Amino acid sequence: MDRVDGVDDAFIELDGVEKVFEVRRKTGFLKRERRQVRAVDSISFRVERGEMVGYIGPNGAGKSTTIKMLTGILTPSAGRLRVAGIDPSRERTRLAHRIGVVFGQRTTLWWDLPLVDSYRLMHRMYRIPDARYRENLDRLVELLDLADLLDVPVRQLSLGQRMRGDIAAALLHDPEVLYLDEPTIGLDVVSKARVREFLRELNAERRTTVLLTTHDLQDIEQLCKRVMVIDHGRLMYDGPLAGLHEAGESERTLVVDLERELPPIEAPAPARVVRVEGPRQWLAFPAAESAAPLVARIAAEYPLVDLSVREPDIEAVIAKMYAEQAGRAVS
Ligand SMILES: Nc1ncnc2c1ncn2[C@@H]1O[C@H](COP(=O)(O)OP(=O)(O)OP(=O)(O)O)[C@@H](O)[C@H]1O
Repeated sequence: MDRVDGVDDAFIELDGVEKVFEVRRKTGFLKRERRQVRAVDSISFRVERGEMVGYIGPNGAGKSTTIKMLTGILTPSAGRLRVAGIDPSRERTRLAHRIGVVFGQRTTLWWDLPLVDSYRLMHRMYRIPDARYRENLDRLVELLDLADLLDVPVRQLSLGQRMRGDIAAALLHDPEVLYLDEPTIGLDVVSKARVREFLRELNAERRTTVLLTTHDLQDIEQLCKRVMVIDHGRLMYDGPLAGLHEAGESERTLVVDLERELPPIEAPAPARVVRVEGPRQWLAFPAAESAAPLVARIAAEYPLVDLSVREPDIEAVIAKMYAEQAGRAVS
């Protein structure tokens, strides 16, 4: 049953969604082999209105294919998919008025025209009422700091400026959901911070639902409470960012400064010394366990000067998850 808009808060719903591509490969002179690529393999999830969710995975995992199905560009081979109660591939045009899409690697702006002309064209294309268009444009120009760029042809904009221009273009028609595919790719630190800050404000003020695909895990750490990890077309993890550490069975590090150089500290397993540099030693221990007993023991048995605990970095956790998944796939 389709949900009535506004009654249920599930904004994006996927139920056993699959996408299989038929590919033909040349295997010899006049010989072709047909092969099926299962780009998305029975994926189910729900995203509530106003959520900001990270959708991550290695190259070729199926992220873009999912986004293309959510916009209606591709039709699922099986399963059920709804965005705002609409079946995207059946009613792509109707849905287009309710979604915004930004592809970091491509622009939707007209290359040779001044930025503002692209916006004027979108005003017409989306039939945005004049007052709403002006109000939205003013707000986006202010928030994304575009005032000095409006008359500049898009081809002359820097990557960061162009990205801000693209984000404004995707939001002029007030979409309820925004799909972002690598929005910070190639941007410098300042531009990244600006884009992230804007997305945070947009989500807080307008309750815009955001699905964010990125290889930059700092985007996820700074913006998303929830993250979904996809690999080989399958959903491997769906939950809070913090939970990824447990799923990846990651480790924290205890950095210990001793009074002098000593042999590696004898720590109770599974804690162990992973590095020694002069009087400083690094011990790895499971992230899910408290550091207190280990700290107490070292303090009692060794001449301790200082210590600190380092959280696992998310890159390491995810790299480990992918590696484990790949290991299972071959075994
Ligand atoms: N039109 C297509 N025809 C055939 N195979 C395709 C097509 N589009 C994607 N694929 C295949 O489907 C799989 C998933 O691709 P997809 O582009 O969704 O991955 P991705 O997670 O977005 O990767 P990336 O991070 O590299 O963009 C890959 O094996 C890819 O080669």
